[in-house]
Amino acid sequence: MSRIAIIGGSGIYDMDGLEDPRWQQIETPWGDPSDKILTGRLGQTEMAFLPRHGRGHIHSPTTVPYRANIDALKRLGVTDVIAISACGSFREEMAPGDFVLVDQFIDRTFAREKSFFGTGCVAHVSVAHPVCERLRDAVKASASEDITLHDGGTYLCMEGPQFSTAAESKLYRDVWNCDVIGMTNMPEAKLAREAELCYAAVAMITDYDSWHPEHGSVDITDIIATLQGNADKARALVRGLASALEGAHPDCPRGCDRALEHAIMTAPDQRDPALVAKLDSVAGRVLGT
Ligand SMILES: CSC[C@H]1O[C@H](OP(=O)(O)O)[C@H](O)[C@@H]1O
Ligand SMILES: Nc1ncnc2[nH]cnc12
Repeated sequence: MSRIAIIGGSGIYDMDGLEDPRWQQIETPWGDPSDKILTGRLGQTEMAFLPRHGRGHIHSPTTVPYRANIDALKRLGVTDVIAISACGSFREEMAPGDFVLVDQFIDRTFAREKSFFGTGCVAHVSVAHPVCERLRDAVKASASEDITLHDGGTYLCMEGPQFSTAAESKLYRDVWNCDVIGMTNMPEAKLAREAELCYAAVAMITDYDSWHPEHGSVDITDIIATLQGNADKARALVRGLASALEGAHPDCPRGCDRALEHAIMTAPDQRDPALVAKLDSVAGRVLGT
């Protein structure tokens, strides 16, 4: 069966309307997730909700425990992850209040653990297409008419926590051709792929970053006001998604659920038993643990 996880970004710390709601503390070999995980059902669909920064916004983009979060979701039987995130826009037509269904990333983060694998169990998965097309289609199909949804966009993931300088903003927009900017979808998307989870990213535009001649520079007060305005739309989107993804989980046509099939390079007799043990949930399918 499918189990859908929503990772809620800035401004999204709870999920209403669940049947049998339960906040569960999940232990992982990678430490504690950002918070307890809320599980329950929307209609027939098993759901899990994780506030990325924790309730009360405890974790900065750099200190979000990305590995523990993805491991914990996998441990709960999650099959599909929808990440909802606040983002700045590099495009006039992608206005604050709009949603963007991201399909590519540029990863500019440098102070985060980016893989479950390492010395003693090396793996190389493909992230050429980091977003699951089937999930993107489901989001498109579930978006109500009051959401302006842009289909496709490149998300620049910066380290933060400071916003970009005006020069960086122009570089990302004019030279690198990025569409939106945030601080959290990497390494989250890469780790989801390593854990063989389908992943889709919904960017909620909150500002024009710092390139726009008429909008000045990004301001946190404006961001929070836009986020509050968007929360209902995000909730409606999640309800629609739950019914669109109801039922048995199909084999992923893009192979997200088989990403590790030929990815592990380390010879079985050279693998570090301690690391292999930590990988029980993420890679148990291929490691046979
Ligand atoms: C509140 S502005 C900056 C903050 O918001 C975004 O968080 P998230 O991606 O979790 O919605 C951005 O990445 C920064 O962490
Ligand atoms: N302009 C911006 N840059 C980085 N992260 C953001 N989150 C929301 N707006 C942002």
